[in-house]
Order: sequence, then C-alpha cells, then structure tokens
Amino acid sequence: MEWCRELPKIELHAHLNGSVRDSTLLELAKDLGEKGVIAFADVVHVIMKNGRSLPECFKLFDLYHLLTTDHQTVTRITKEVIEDFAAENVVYLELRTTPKKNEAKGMTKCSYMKAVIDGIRAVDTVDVDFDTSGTSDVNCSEATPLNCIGSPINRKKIYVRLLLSIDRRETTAAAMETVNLAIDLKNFGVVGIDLSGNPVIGEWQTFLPALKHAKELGLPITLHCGEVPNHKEIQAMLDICPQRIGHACFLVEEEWKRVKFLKIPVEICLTSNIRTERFSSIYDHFFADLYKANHQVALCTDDSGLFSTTLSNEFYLAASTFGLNKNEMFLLARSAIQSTFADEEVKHELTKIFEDAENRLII
Ligand SMILES: CNc1ncnc2c1ncn2[C@@H]1O[C@H](COP(=O)(O)O)[C@@H](O)[C@H]1O
Ligand SMILES: [Zn+2]
Repeated sequence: MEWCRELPKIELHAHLNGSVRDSTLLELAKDLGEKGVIAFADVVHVIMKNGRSLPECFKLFDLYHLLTTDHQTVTRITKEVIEDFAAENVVYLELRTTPKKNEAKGMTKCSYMKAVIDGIRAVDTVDVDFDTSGTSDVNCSEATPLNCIGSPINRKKIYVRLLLSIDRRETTAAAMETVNLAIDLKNFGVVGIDLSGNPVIGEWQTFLPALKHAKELGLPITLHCGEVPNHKEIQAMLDICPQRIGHACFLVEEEWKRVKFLKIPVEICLTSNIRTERFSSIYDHFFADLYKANHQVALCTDDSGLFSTTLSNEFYLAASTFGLNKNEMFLLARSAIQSTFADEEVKHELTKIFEDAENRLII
C-alpha cells in the first residue's frame, strides 16, 4: 500500500462534493445543527457510513449540498480536497463539480466557480499548477488567471484542472449555461464538460444540445455512461463520440466493441462500483477485460469522501485483485496521461515526472 501511495498518480474522475473529508462534513453539520437548520443527531450516522446503494448516494448528495453550498465553504472544501489528493501523490487532478445557482445564498453558477477557483488559489501546503494561458477576466468576479505559485525545491506539486458537470436534473437552458461558463473559464483551468447525476433521472435529449454545443466549441466531454442498463442512452452517448466515459458498468458486448473501436478511454471507479453494487463481486468487473485488451483505462476514485477511498487504495485494490506487479501498476498510472484533457505541454511535464519516479520506484 505504501508503494501505491508513493506512485505518482493521475486522477481523472473525482467529484468535488463527493471528495469532502468526513471531519469537515461533521464540523459543517454541527454548525448548521447549532443554527437550527438541520438536526445534527439525524445526520451524524448518515455521514459516518459504510456501504450505500446508488439511490442512497444521491440522497446524501442533497445533504452534502445543504452543508457545503455557500461561497466560503465551497472555497474551503476545494482547498482541502486538492491538499488531500496531493497528499496521496496525485500529480494531476481533473476535479469536476456542478456549478450551482442558489438564490437564497446569492450564488450564481459563475460565482460558485469563482469560489472553487479561490479554493485552488488558497492551497498553500503544496504547489499548484493552474492554467495561466490567458488574460481575460471572469465576468462575474474580480478573479484574475492564476499563476503558478512559486515552487521551492522538495515541495509537492499538483496540476489541477477543472471539469464542469451538468447534473441530470438540469434543464437544457441550465446545461447550456454550464457549457458557456466552461468556455468563459477556459483560461481559469476549465478543460472540459462532464454529465453526471442520478442515472435514472433526466432524458438524453435534454442534455444533447448543450453537449453538442460543447463539441462544436472544441470542449472535451466525459459522460457517466451505463451506470444503469439504459441501452438506448448508452448507444446515443457513444454516437456523439465523447473523449472519455466513466463507469460503463452495464455495457454489453456490442457496446464494448464500439468503445474499443472508437478507442474511448474509460474512467474506472472500482470501490464506487462495488459499494453501489454495480457488480456483485469485484472479480466480475470489466477492468481485467479492458486491461488485457490494452484498452486505455484510468483508475479513479469518483467520490473519495463518500466511499472512504483514496486513489492509492484504488491502485492497491486493482493490483491485489487482478494480480498486477509494480511495473504494470507504474505503466497503468503513467498511461492515464494520454487521457487527460490537458494540453501537450502539461502532458510532457507529467511524462517527465513519471520518468523521474521510475528509477526510484521500480528496481
Ligand atoms: C456514485 N456515482 C455517481 N454517479 C453519478 N453522478 C455522481 C456520482 N457521484 C457523484 N455524482 C455527481 O456529483 C455531484 C457531487 O459533486 P458536485 O456537487 O458536482 O461537486 C452529485 O450531486 C452528482 O451529481
Ligand atoms: Zn462519477
């Protein structure tokens, strides 16, 4: 396990609100309990959880959002989540989050994202590389593009990029707003769009215009695909050739053939899939099939807070279940570079990080 922690890793599928520390959630719940907004005693055992079904997860997210959705807290959790990933030697984090409008809190999708960006700037225990490619300003804020924070030798460094999520509960107009915001924030580390949320809610036709718009504007897309056996939707998702898909638990042979033919990288979240009972046993998971077929995969956490996991743990789990040796784990971790939505320069930098680590880790 210690070796898995030392291994440099690339995280491509992590939801901000699903990655919050339990201790922070408890602190926030206590605070809201004291203010009479929630009944603390009722939520404590919900936060301190173990196994949970997929429908339960989405009920929990509503609770999480109640606890976390004000600007200051969004900034705080973003900072902590980045620090937690960096502590696991994640060297590149593509963090995804759903921009939220909340009139009662004076929050717009744009001001929510500004709070996220403020959280990235607030990280001070590790060096953060955030996109600095432009000079334009965020319309709703006084934010300016971030600069790489100076990097004294021996400090950990993490590249952070953002994906904006469309929640399946949203309307076409709200989804479109998210895509337009992603374009506006291209110089603030936003590199793509995600579609997520409860897979039994919402119609594909609702999100399609926004996803097409993103495609036309050259914004990469990753989709939560096949979290439930909705084959009509899986087909429609593959029809738009997303740059990546996540989960893919219920794909059938014909659909896998298409994924392989189209060479669509798959984000694999083992613990999440097992906890939400997408597979009855980890040995039934499709990881081994894709791995053997040399198909591009990336191990990911999904919701490290909700499922009490880390990316190091996901590597350990994959290795111990499917019999990967150190060299194979190293190559698996490194190969995720190709699937990032980062620019070529960053991919080059990441390659160097892995080259430097290789001699140290594999003897
Ligand atoms: C368990 N598998 C999953 N399947 C689908 N969507 C998921 C998910 N886990 C998380 N989310 C999505 O991410 C949101 C929380 O983070 P943000 O508020 O965006 O930062 C959830 O509300 C849900 O829409
Ligand atoms: Zn997810």
